[in-house]
Amino acid sequence: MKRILIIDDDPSTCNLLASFLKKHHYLTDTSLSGKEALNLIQEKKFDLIFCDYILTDIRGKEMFEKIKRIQPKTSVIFITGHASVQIAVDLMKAGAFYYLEKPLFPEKILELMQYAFESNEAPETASGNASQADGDSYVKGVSSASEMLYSNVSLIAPTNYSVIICGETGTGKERLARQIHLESKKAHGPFVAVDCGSLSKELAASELFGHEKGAFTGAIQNKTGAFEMADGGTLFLDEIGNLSYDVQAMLLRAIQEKHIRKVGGSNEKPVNTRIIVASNKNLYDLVREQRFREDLFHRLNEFTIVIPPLKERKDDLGLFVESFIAMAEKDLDKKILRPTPSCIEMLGNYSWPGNVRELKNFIKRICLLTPAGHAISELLVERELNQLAMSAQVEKAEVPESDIVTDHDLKNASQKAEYRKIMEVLKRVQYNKTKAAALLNIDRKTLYNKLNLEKKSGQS
Ligand SMILES: Nc1ncnc2c1ncn2[C@@H]1O[C@H](COP(=O)(O)OP(=O)(O)OP(=O)(O)O)[C@@H](O)[C@H]1O
Repeated sequence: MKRILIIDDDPSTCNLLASFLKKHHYLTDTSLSGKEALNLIQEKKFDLIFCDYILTDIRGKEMFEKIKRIQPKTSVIFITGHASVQIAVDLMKAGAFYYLEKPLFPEKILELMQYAFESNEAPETASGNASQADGDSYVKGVSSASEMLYSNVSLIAPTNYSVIICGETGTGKERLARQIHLESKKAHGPFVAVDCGSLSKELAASELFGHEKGAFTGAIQNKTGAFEMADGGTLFLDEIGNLSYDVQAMLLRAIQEKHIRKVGGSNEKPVNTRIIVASNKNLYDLVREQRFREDLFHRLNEFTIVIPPLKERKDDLGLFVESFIAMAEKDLDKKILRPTPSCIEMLGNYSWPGNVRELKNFIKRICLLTPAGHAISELLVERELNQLAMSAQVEKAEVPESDIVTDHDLKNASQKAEYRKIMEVLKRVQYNKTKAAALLNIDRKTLYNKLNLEKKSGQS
């Protein structure tokens, strides 16, 4: 089991983070001071360290240098308040794995941790079989679609070309962007990923280009934007189609002129940042619908890579399964015997609408349910696949448009609106009902009741 150290002089941050990580099967130690933490680091080996940048006794930069002297291979993720972003960027350049601004988001923490572990394990193979998975557990695949895709990646990675990556959700667009970065000449520089889908219209420009103190209400400190953070490395813009036309124009200018100007600032700053963007919609369709600037599209489209959905890469399933089992074995600290060929065949018969992400979560769940030293059982795989298929069916049972328009019974209308919201969230979290209930701020039982209610009224 992986051991994590949390250093923060705020006991509530320590406690919250520790209990969250424990729930995800990590061993945790906490420390309220830099000095105490350094003693712990002398005593125990940690797989990852979360460290508040502003500790009362030791400043972040000094703390980082000390940690690295004792445990050079351990990844350090700094936790910062808004004010220290610039310093945190310098820390990243010095080798810190990442920085997180408070408030902390659970999904982001888990995702970062996973990347940190993956990069630490880079010299090992995911499965112990070098021919099966690539060194850092990036699965290249053996299907003809994957071979073609990867030959393009090998061509494009060493260049400075901008790349558009298209593919359905969960096909691995961000993972591929990171791989391109790792194989590029900028691999020593930072890889900064921005989810444009979650940026508000008002703050998108400031997130990308930074802002000067006082530039707008709420701009109480200078802020470094993602473009600048990625200087010398790669900026990955996920769901680029969500940027407003105005911000698209600013982006085009920054890419063309290789200079950025902060919101509210007058100085230009040179940046040397490679751009990779992703979209799960066809960007050219968005251009035709006048939702995406044609000039920006052509500027970005120095090369386009389309990742096929998993159902079109069934020959890769075995490799993905092997890689994800190996990953789960490490996370859960147990050995699991490999699934039979008929298990793999069963997996191949499912359509995986959530693509590689759905498969990965599925294998993690199966591994958790399989006792140490046992083989993955066909019955278990069958049962869990049935559950996935059932969830997919529930999703398909959408509320007919006619119902929405003509239903003037307020109770019915609100029931249907709730149902649509629940389905939308369920889809977003890969039909994990616990997660969906948490996001919707209701308990699991209420979620089931609401689903059943709508099912019953659909039957009556
Ligand atoms: N080739 C691969 N090798 C190993 N893991 C992969 C690969 N492709 C995807 N994954 C894993 O699948 C999950 C989803 O990948 P990723 O987030 O890159 O997908 P995405 O296409 O960017 O999704 P979205 O469109 O929802 O943003 C991640 O956990 C990632 O590590």
